[in-house]
Amino acid sequence: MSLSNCVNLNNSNLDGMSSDFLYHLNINVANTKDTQDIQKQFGDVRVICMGGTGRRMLELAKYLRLKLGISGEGEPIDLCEAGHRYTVYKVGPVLCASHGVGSSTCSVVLHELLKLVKYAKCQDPIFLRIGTCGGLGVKPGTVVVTKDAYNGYLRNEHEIPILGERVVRPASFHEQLIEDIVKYGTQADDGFETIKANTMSTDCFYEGQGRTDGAVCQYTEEQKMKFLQTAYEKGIRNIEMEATMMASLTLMAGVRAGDICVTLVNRLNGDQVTITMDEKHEFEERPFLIVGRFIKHLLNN
Ligand SMILES: O=P(O)(O)O[C@@H]1C[C@H](O)[C@@H](CO)O1
Ligand SMILES: O=c1cc[nH]c(=O)[nH]1
Repeated sequence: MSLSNCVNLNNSNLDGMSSDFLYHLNINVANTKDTQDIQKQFGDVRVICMGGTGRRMLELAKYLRLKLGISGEGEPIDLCEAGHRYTVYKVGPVLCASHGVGSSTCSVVLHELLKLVKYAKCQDPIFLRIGTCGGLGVKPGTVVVTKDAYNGYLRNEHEIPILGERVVRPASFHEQLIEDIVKYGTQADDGFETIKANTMSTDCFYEGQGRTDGAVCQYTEEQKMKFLQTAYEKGIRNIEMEATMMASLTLMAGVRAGDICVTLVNRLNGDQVTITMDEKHEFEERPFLIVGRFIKHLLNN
């Protein structure tokens, strides 16, 4: 296998480790110098899809199996069930992995998936988040493909404390990849809009996203609206909880990534997510259509 497009992680310590237990995935890389077993199981992976819930990832795995014409009987198997943290399905060259709510749970599985594709010697793997979000001035049900990710300070960067220091990293997604993905939404007649826009990503669903309906709130409705308006003026059209971390970590790891989310609520009209579970289910599948077309094209070329 050519090593030219393998993942080279930005951590020389990994080279000094003879084994690596990907603890939350419950995958043991027993010999990091000879990863034949891992390569056999995961070496063909081209795309890693991630989303908050295990159920959505199961639905996505089933959808992609049909869409990509991949054979398989019964329900896809959760490869990481024994880890009791995340669900991971494999359909042909695609992994579908859950990540929980927010950057902290998402970063844990992302670190381990990045190491997995490195050990498996996957060729130029692409990481895609397929999620839900709040919308900003767009109709609920709109799909937003993220360009630049902004944090809760409305800065286009990811901020993280490391060794007691404030570390700030860039947080943008791969421009050409985003163009490629968004066109599978804009060029189709799906009955909903797909747009490319900036995303605000926060560590808190309530106060962090300027909601007034959390357990505590120390600002007025006017202050909230002013904040949301400022976000809107920065080209932000959706709000979720993983984009800055995902953009910055994948940039550091040198892999291409994208974030494709459907809006559940227009935050300029209110805070509560009031759509029914059936509507939510239908909305959640909208990014599947776009990502499915993108992956099909990728695999056929
Ligand atoms: O992918 P999902 O729908 O889980 O992502 C959004 C952002 C947060 O993780 C969560 C908040 O409800 O939903
Ligand atoms: O408003 C919303 C809806 C979904 N996810 C979020 O993070 N915010």
